[in-house]
Amino acid sequence: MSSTFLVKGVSVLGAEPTDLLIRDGVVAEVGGDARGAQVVDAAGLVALPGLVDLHTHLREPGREDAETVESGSRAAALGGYTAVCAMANTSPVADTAGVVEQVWRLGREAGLVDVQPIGAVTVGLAGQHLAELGAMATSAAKVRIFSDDGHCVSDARLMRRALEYVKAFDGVIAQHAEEPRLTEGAQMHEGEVSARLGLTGWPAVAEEAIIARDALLAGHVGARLHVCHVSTAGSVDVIRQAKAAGVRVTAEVTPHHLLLTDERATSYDPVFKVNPPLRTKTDVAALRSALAEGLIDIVATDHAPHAVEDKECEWAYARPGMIGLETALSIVLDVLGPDWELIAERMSRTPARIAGLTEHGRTPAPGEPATFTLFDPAARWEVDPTGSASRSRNTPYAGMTLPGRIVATFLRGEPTVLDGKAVK
Ligand SMILES: NC(=O)N[C@@H](CC(=O)O)C(=O)O
Ligand SMILES: [Zn+2]
Ligand SMILES: [Zn+2]
Repeated sequence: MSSTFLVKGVSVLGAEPTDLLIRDGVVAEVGGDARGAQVVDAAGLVALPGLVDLHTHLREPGREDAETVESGSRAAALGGYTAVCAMANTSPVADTAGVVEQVWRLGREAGLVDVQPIGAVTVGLAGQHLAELGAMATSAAKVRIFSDDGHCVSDARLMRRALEYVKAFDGVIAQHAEEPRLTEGAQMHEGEVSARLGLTGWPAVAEEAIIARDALLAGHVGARLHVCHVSTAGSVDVIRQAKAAGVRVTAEVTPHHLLLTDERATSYDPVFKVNPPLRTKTDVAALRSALAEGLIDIVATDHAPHAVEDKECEWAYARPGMIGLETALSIVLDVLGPDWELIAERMSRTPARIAGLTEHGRTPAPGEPATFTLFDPAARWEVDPTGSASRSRNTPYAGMTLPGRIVATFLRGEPTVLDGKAVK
């Protein structure tokens, strides 16, 4: 049934060019029988383990006009991803076994990436009562990551109980760190630019205070904490201290926080409105070096599709968020340079480990699952929002020329992308 592929002349993570024979879902022994194989010319291409996104908004159920599990999966595969973790802020919220199983099943039906649902921490993301974490963990979706993303679990007692609960099955709480009392009415980063524009600011300390509190709680409980979309230099300092103290904390940064600053708000173009907001040059520099060093463990997209009417309006009324699955690897290449080991670590192996996705994050070699992506580092492309596989158009990179392009993606031996195009 399954097809055979011969990937010719590929450089696995920058090593000397070699051939990869793909059969029965795995990479076959070198020199194996390649008769009847479909040849993929991979001269000049780099093979990376399939990327894993720990933070994706797929919008189904509820906002299928903005994205579906299928359209988001297609955007992910085109971006080199083989697995995505779907955030719980859908409608209805993914706070029961029923909803997480629905999302998981839709992911299987689309068959383009592995869709691993994230469960909500609190019922309806309302921050009042713990959701049925155990039922979601033991469901067919086997949820291990829980998050109220979009909202902060701001009640310290609830956060403590959530950490205690997931510790029993080595789960993790992924926190959207935002002290709500410090961000009431916030429109952008609080600083020089917000003062100039007269927009209400979202101060860095609103993020840093929650990360510090949660690190102390996680250390006290002995449970795992993951910090979503870290955006400030001060957060990096807090995470450094927590890690030095032995707290089980991991952290992510988005491509947009690695590249863009709050100066973009001067355009008043709501495509640059996002949570947490774009910060300053100093923050961007601190995030880049923390990522290189490993203090920030991974890159996650926070792909946040929004319908036109929610984005193309006045800044104050626009929803926060940007799409990012198809551009993430190009932005990271631009920011980190062509260090393939580092990119594999931050975009595939470590996110796979945090999410417990053992079939992912493995370098293509004989005996390993054929779950990888082929990337052309020499290509350049112009971002065209209308060319996106996402149902939404809110990319902050429209018109920019980016380095590097995904040529093919394989999931367990089957191509999801070939010649830069989704196969279904
Ligand atoms: N990042 C955003 O600005 N928006 C996200 C929610 C979130 O990640 O906090 C969304 O769901 O649209
Ligand atoms: Zn968030
Ligand atoms: Zn998010």
